Amino acid sequence: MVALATIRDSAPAQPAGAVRIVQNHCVVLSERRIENHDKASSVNVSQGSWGGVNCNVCLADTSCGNLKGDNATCITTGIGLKNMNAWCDTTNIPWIDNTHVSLQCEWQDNECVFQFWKDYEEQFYCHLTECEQETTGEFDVHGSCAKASCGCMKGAWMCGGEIDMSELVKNVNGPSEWYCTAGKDCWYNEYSTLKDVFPDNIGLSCQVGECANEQDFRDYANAEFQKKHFSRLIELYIVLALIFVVGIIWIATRMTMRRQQKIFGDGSIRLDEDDDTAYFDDEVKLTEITFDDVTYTVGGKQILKSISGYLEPGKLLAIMGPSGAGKSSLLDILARKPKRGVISGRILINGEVPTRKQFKRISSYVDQEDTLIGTLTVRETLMYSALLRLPRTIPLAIKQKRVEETIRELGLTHVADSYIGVAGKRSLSGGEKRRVSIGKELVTSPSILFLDEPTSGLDAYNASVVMECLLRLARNSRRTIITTIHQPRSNIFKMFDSFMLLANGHTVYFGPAKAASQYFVNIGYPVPPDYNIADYLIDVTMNKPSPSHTPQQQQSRSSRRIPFLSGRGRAASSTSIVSTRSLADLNPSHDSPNHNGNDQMDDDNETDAIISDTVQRISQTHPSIAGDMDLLSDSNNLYTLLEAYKNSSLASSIRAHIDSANDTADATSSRSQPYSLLMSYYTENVPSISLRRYFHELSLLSSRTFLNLYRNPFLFFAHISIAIILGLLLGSLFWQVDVDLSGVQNRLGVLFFMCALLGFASTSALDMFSKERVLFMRERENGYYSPASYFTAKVLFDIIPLRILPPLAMGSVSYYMIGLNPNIYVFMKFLMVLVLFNLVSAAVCLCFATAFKSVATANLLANLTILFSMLFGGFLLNKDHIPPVLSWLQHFSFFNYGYEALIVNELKDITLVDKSIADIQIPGPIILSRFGFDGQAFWKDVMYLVIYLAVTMTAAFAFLKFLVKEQR
Ligand SMILES: Nc1ncnc2c1ncn2[C@@H]1O[C@H](COP(=O)(O)OP(=O)(O)OP(=O)(O)O)[C@@H](O)[C@H]1O
Repeated sequence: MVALATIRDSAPAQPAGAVRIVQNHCVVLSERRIENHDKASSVNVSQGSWGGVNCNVCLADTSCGNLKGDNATCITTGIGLKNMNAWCDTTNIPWIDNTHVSLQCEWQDNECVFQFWKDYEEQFYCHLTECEQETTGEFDVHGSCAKASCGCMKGAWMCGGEIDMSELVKNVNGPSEWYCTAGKDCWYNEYSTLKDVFPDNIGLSCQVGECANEQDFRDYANAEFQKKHFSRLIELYIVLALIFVVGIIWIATRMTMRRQQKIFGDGSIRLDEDDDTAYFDDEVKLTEITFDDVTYTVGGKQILKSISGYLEPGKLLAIMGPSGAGKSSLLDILARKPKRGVISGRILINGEVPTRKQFKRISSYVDQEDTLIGTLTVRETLMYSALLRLPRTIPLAIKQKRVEETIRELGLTHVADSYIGVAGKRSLSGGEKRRVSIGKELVTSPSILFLDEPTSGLDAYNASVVMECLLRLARNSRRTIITTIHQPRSNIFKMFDSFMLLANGHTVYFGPAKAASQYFVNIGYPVPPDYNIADYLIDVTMNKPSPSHTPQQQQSRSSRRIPFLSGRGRAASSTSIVSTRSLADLNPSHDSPNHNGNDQMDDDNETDAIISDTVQRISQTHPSIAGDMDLLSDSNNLYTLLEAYKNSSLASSIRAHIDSANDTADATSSRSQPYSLLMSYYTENVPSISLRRYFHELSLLSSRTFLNLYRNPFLFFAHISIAIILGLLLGSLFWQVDVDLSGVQNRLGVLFFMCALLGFASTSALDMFSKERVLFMRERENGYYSPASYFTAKVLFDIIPLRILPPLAMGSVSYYMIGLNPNIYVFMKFLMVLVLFNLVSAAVCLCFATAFKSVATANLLANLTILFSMLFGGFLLNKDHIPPVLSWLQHFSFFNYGYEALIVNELKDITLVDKSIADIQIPGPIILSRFGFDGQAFWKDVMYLVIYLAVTMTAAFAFLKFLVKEQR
């Protein structure tokens, strides 16, 4: 209160002479009580007198002579040069008699003192700080102070005398403002607590005066010049900043283009044979994979049951089986993909157990569906894969060479520079796309390649081409290739080295593909002539005898069913009636073909009863094999096939091979041993989180996203052109709004519409991310980049072009057409809030897009959030009307901040003039307060928008990092 004391004590700061003259009329000033006020007010101003309870309001030029020299002027308009003194009668407080307000400002310190008087006795005072004033019309002045600290005069009428406002006064902390027209018609209000007592502002009829001489005018003019000069400087800075930003964008674009040119070139890459020996000498090491007793259970259901096998380097293994057999599950597990269920078993690479990270470095996985970026060419797609996944230490030329080799290996040379093709604009065939997907993985030279149904959705020709490619890769590069396949044609089947047939999660066959046909002949399932072996085997496992499956074949199979009841089957037989009758014989199809009519039905019933009884007994006595028992009721073909395989010499030899690998692994205690890396250049110790790597990924992802945007500019132009068209439409509809009541309505309406428009347009972020979701999950899982670099690139290239430029375009086009506040700073602030608001709504949508997999759910929630935000914006519902118990909800509304900032920016300095009923002038701050807005809240709202943006962006990133993961 030191400052307050100073300004209060210096309030009647008149020189002795002046005070002396004044004292003729303000005789009891020192007692703060003017008992003879009528006398004071009837002063003859021509004598040079002073007014106001503090005797500091000059009433005429002559009053100032002694104070400021002969040519002194008494300024009575309220526009203070150095200070301002006002003494006012209140005009709208009928419930308290004879009240006055005094206001004294020192503009050099930006401080004021407000005093409230009753019967010329001071009731309470406020020390106002951070004050400023501005002229808003020829003789209108608007003053405001950001902060206030007040005190009640103890014992005064309002401070314990008749009523007690001490507590309320104590809590006053600003902001406050006043408005004066020609220094007479004024109002004052304070917004923290006094507004509750004086909701309609304190109407004032004032005497305002300030003594000034020529020097004061010169000082003022100088200060104004400085201010203007300063604002010109700011304008210059803004223009320079804009030029700088445009320049940076231009340079970045040129650099990106050059870089693209350098990276992708024109395809004429120097293929010097010796260039890469240092890097690729031992790139593909011979890799054998062994898997033993792999079991997979999910949701209480056993999907895979003790699957074992192995594959040698340079070989191609096909996993086949009917739909739901467990092919993809087995492939995922072998490829170490994250699975939801419980996995057990052992998977060895060259007799050792690699860590997941090590395994990822030597293996690659090609998904069933292609997730490619349609706007990139084949070469670019492979190049980005190489650049993102190969170590940075490998020179660019080597990476280019690797890409060219991959293109050649996969037979894609003729389409190397063709675009992958977007929906509705096809470019590559399905087979070529599939080979590009394989190529994306091959550029890293993996030793083991996993492919999930690489031929699905392809015609016979394309399927053959893809499989031939795989065979070449296995043979020429000695890669180990494991693929699932549905029902290959016989020419494709012949390409397989090894073949695994699964049914119901069991191994029906695993061994050399060439030996498969003979094996099935041996166990009584000869492939009928003219029948595709793959089709036949699937049918057999599904228990659908082929049309050519003759009774003779059945007979022959029955007679050869020698190894059938061995192992677990034998165990079952010893405890059940199954031993007295072959399980195979329970199948009606194995009975005499002469069976017919009722006999057949009786047999069926009897069979069902026996099977059911058998299953029940075996389940009770041998729970371990209970899982297999359902096979009995489905298909005894399958049961037969499983038992036949288990007891076959083939299974024994495979078992022996796997056991020897297990023994080696046990002997070397591989789990605790470091895994020997297969590719020499991967031995570099790459930290998982490195700033250099982050920027490397960011620059590549940014250039990829930029290319995508550049080549598919529809979305960008759609956003920009819609923004411009809507800007023109709004400008025409709201053309040159007035400053009357309807003008206020139009201003409120157009700003609300702009917010609503931008809010809902931001939902396009949902669709954009959902399209990329699968691509992101796969590339993340395959180690292309980290979520942080993807998120930054996404924000840079989604947010800047699509969320900043459209609101700028719409705002710039419509602003002056509508006739909003023409002040350049108000316009700049309008654009700033519009952009910030749009960024926040896009960030909110991004949050939902990353948090929810379902686009429909994300859409629904985002739209509901925008709608509810709108409700609390202040346009649909007056903020003062919100019940206190629910008022906290408005803090979650970004409309609350964005719309309020726009409205305050627009209306704060406008005076509404309405002559329809009477000549009414309502200052903007009153309109704002009537509509429930806080006239001082502009920068506070901007700050909240920035905080909102930071929080939603952080949440979106957290969702992306922790929720958007591949989980099969
Ligand atoms: N995450 C899971 N939750 C529940 N069941 C699952 C899950 N994954 C797989 N399954 C079930 O496991 C069985 C095998 O699925 P899998 O996808 O491995 O079969 P598939 O042989 O590849 O079939 P298709 O050829 O039709 O793709 C199916 O019955 C499937 O419903």
